[in-house]
Amino acid sequence: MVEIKNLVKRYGDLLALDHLNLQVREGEVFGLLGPNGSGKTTAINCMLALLKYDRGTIRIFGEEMTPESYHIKQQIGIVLQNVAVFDELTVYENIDYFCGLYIKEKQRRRELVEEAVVFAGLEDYRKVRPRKLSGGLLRRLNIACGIAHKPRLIIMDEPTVAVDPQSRNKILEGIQELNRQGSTIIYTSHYMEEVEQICTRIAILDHGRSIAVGTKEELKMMIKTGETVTIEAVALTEEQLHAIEELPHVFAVDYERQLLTVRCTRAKHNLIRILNYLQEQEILFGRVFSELPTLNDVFLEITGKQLRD
Ligand SMILES: Nc1ncnc2c1ncn2[C@@H]1O[C@H](COP(=O)(O)OP(=O)(O)OP(=O)(O)O)[C@@H](O)[C@H]1O
Repeated sequence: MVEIKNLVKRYGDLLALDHLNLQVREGEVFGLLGPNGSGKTTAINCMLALLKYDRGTIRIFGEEMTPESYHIKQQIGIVLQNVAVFDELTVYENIDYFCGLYIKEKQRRRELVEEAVVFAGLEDYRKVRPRKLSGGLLRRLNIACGIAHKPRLIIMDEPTVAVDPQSRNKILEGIQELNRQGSTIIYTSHYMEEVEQICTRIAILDHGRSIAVGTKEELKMMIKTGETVTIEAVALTEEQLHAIEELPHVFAVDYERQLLTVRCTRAKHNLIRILNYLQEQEILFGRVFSELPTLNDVFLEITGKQLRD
């Protein structure tokens, strides 16, 4: 449905997109996950032909996307980072205005606007002007304006930034509902939990390149870490740390401020083996955690950095 090949975008000397390749299929909730500055917004703006790029091709619905591709744009719903609504219009009038850009027939438009009001949970605010809304409600209005016409493709750029947890959940559930109703969705975020929760496939971006693509399960299988064991343990010696490193399936050990972190490959009994060793050595330990890999682990193993520095 969307095909991006070798996309290059420079801002002066800065290479914001470095031969980016992406393919989004019909029916997906496709996540673009990357830290701030990795190029997510630039990629979205190029995709929408809002920004000129230096090299590469972008095809949407099988056709090349250009600033004049109005028939393609008609089928796309856009929710950008900055809220773009009219202060002089009420909540209802705003949604009606944006929906009216695509849907001319009045009865159909009335139904769609009403559905969008309910969808965004704005029933009690129909006649309120945007400046009287809280940040979360304003974001929900921004989304309602972008999706009311039920577009085939919806592109959302970090719609939950600076949003309260209640609105965030409402937004995430709403995106899944839009997908169930038939829209393909491209969703950018730097929150790995959100992307894991709603996206059916994910591309991880760093420095304007896609460094890994797949379902969350596929991405986690790409890395060595199968389990991270963290234990509060007192006064471990260098020899003991070395012995832990030598245990089967252990490939990295870190010990800082009495906190032992052991990275293991996928295997049974990793935790038990480490605890047995601590007991044998009569080492005092407190709380124990065992975690499966996260998308942050994927990012960390591929780039050597945390997703959120
Ligand atoms: N108009 C611009 N002029 C110059 N540099 C820019 C411009 N817009 C973005 N950049 C730079 O391009 C790089 C990619 O930015 P972009 O906004 O696309 O990243 P992002 O992943 O969307 O980050 P964020 O989550 O902070 O929006 C960053 O280094 C950014 O500073």
